[in-house]
Amino acid sequence: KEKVAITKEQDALMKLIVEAYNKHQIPQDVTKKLLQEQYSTEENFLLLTEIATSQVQVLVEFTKNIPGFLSLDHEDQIALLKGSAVEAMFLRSAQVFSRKMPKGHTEVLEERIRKSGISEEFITPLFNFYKSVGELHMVLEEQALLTAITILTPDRPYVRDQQAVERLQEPMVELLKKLCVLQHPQEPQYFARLLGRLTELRTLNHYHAEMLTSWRVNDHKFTPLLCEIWDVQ
Ligand SMILES: Cc1cccc(C)c1Nc1c(-c2c(F)cccc2F)nc2cccc(C)n12
Repeated sequence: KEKVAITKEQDALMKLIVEAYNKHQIPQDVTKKLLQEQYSTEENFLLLTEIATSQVQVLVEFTKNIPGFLSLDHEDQIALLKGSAVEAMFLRSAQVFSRKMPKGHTEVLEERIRKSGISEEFITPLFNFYKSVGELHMVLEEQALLTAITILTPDRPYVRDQQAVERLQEPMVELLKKLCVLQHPQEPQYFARLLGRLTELRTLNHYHAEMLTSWRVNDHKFTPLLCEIWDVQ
């Protein structure tokens, strides 16, 4: 059985990714509002819009700190961000939801999401995904790497130099594979389960697009950043 060991370069890469992932969190004042404001559907939607907007800001900052990302073709940088925003935000909100939140906040956030005018057909897959991510009990390194791998998906629409993206993603997949073996020695299929989450994530893009359209139809307002990242309005 070959000994699995993280090389010095891989350790350096992992530290950069985790540092970037930790550096950018949703500001406290936004999450604090979760508990204060009252529960009207409009209030809930406004709060979720604020959280979504700050999640996009966090995503952009994290992405800029992924080693090599800023040396990609600029058009491709935009294509990767727009193509992965929904998946990266589902991943991060799933982790915040199932991990970081103090007890009781999770229930409050769940309640607000359920009462924010989102159709049931989206709520079910959303919470199923949150649950399936929660059950993995990912460590921070795995969360950060999985998010970086999602962002560096070469076959997003309009990406021109896919090989350049593959060259960045490849070492991260290798590193995540080693990490999984080291962190979950008793679960050889753990790495495969993590990648399975990425497949489930792709299906959520569809639901999210539907949700955006239905919100627009009901004349919900978005922030300029949300309009820009998802080409709405
Ligand atoms: C912050 C949040 C948390 C859980 C569920 C939802 C619906 C939200 N909010 C939104 C999301 C979104 C996200 F931010 C993370 C995960 C999945 C998402 F649907 N996307 C958008 C796009 C326009 C407006 C909002 C309010 N919105």
